[in-house]
Amino acid sequence: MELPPRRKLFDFQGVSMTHYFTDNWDNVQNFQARENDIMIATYPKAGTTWISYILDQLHYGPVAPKCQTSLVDRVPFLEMNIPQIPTGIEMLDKLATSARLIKTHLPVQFIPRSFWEQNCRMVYVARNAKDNLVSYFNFDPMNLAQPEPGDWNHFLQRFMDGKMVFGLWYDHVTGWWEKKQTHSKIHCMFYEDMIEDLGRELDRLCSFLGLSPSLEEKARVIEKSQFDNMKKNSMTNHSSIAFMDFKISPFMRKGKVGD
Ligand SMILES: Nc1ncnc2c1ncn2[C@@H]1O[C@H](COP(=O)(O)OS(=O)(=O)O)[C@@H](OP(=O)(O)O)[C@H]1O
Repeated sequence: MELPPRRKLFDFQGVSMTHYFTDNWDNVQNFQARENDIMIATYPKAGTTWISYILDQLHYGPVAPKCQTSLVDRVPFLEMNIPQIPTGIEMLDKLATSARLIKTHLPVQFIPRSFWEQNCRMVYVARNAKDNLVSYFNFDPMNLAQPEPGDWNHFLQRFMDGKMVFGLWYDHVTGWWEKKQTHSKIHCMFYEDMIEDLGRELDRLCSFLGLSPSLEEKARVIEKSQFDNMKKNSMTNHSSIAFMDFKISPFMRKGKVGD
């Protein structure tokens, strides 16, 4: 797949963005969420794919035929608008299910109004800034839809200045955290907690979602969501994404704390 030259960052309502995530803005803002939709919100590289797969399994169960399709199709990326592939909105419109899992990296102030009006559940995952930065630094060279990454020193400075797609890590995390204080339908999770004890975090998540899976079901979700298993699984390792160059780096890179 041939993409145009890498996009440049620009200031979009006070947040650094690229046009791949803003060109469909009116459709994104007018998106009609449904009451049972679940939003998965993260700063990029905080554990989106991991929590998406966990929710996907809890949501659709082990035998759903949909599980033969890629996770990126089952959990559409709301604001995505990359040439030659369907937009996130188009993918969402095609989903047969009535309760959708919806991925976003939008800062909280950009979330379309209908999600609040419908009182949708939202799961926000945050990751320690240093690991988030390292993961982002390794991701941008292999993701041809991202801006030119530059060297480490340049990237680090950009990260600290918030000159990253989806803006400053600190603003993103604190924005969602503050919203959670007054909004009971937001569940905040931390990547490090998931690494420490995924069973405990799964219990908390299920309690938020009002789900009570059996012990066997929980064990199955935990097993399938292990880093090595997701890396091997072509439905979860993003190997089908045409604008990612796996010769540069795998999407499922290390999955560690303190890298
Ligand atoms: N199961 C599991 N366990 C532990 N870690 C995992 C898992 N799945 C994904 N990852 C790691 O999450 C990082 C990718 O983050 P995202 O999925 O948020 O990326 S993206 O924003 O959707 O592009 C990326 O982190 P790094 O390895 O540090 O780069 C992935 O390896």
